Amino acid sequence: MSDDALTALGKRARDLDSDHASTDRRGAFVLPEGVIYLDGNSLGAMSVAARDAATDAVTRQWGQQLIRAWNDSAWWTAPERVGDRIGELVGAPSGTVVVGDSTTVSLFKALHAAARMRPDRTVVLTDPDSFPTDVHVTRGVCDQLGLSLELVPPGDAVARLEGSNDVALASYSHVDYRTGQLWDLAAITDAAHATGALACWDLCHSAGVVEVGLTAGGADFAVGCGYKYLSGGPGAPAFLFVAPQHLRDFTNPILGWNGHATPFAMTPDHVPADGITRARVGTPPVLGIAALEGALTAYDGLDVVDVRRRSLSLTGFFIECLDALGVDLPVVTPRDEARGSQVSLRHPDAYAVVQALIARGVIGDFRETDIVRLGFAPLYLSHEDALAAAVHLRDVVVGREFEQERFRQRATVT
Ligand SMILES: Cc1ncc(COP(=O)(O)O)c(C=O)c1O
Ligand SMILES: Nc1c(O)cccc1C(=O)C[C@H](N)C(=O)O
Repeated sequence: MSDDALTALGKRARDLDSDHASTDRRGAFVLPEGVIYLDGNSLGAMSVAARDAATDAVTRQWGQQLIRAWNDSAWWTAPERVGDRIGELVGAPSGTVVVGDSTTVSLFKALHAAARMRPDRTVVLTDPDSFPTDVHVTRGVCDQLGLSLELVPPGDAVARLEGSNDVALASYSHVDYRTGQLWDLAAITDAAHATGALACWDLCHSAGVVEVGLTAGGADFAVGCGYKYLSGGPGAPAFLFVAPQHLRDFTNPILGWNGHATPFAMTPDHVPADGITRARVGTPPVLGIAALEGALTAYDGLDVVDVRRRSLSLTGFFIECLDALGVDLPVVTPRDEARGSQVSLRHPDAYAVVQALIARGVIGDFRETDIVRLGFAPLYLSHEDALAAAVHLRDVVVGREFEQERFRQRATVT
């Protein structure tokens, strides 16, 4: 590429950054110098507010208020309060979202409760290429309840559902963790409902970056991570959504005292609490919830519609840069708007390519078997970052820098 063409791309990047200035929250985050962080879809970056909220929860609330903090700092009601804030980001009404357990446990609760709402049905559908925990949990629930697990890709789900009468539940990821493909939540949910089935959605890769529209799409249940785009920190609690019409019949498969109507009555019988509180189990991870609550303030004053526009612009511009720079790795992520906030590329030496990028300060990740996965967390990445990352990727590929990394032993966590 000529110097002039690169200069033109640089100008376009600055123009796009100025068009999207209203959604720039870079100043709210702490990122190391010299790093372009393209892994916010695995572990979101730390914000000043998350750090301060965690510090306050430890030093003042725990340190000084001690046990009084359950009331004085509203620890007890934090799962529902923070759930409501996430609900605003994913289009769910107040009182339908709770935070607390991991995504895996939340998914178990949702699927188990949902399957039991369709006792006359025998089949649960999920995507064979889902993030593995989703397949494992779905299989486990089917085994426990005597149901059949059918592995049907999301692209075939509507056809499988049409005219059927055996499906209890369709459980899918909104955005594919590997390819970044965005699936049509409303279309699959509608197809499930048309046959009397329910629909559960994993929003790990869409919450905070896509207009999820749980109510608008008619979703029955949903779960999602707190530590990816929402930037709640490592191991941040997940969230669980139960649509209002299902709250009354929602039977938590883990009957704990936090989901009890009167937990401090200390009675041995289990009376489920009203509303989403019945989806709680045990003592919530207060410090993690505090960090997550702080992190969510990055969305204050923002509309997810605008965040989504910025995300599409960033990923679209990155692909445009790859094309212009002649980086000819196949782009696995849809080029149209049916994508989340990542760009995944194929390379036979994908692991080595990612290591070579990391050596240059561009942090992405590798996914089996041959995927270079680059996440664009819109709140703290710019179009200038996207261009710089594309130039680094070109240099790694054209300069065959990955060859030096080829024999590197794989890290435990990739
Ligand atoms: C789609 C999806 N579901 C679930 C998880 C993880 O669940 P957990 O938070 O329980 O580790 C991930 C990532 O780890 C994911 O990408
Ligand atoms: N949860 C993770 C972890 O504890 C360690 C490393 C990575 C993760 C992830 O979240 C991976 C992520 N779900 C993915 O999409 O690949």
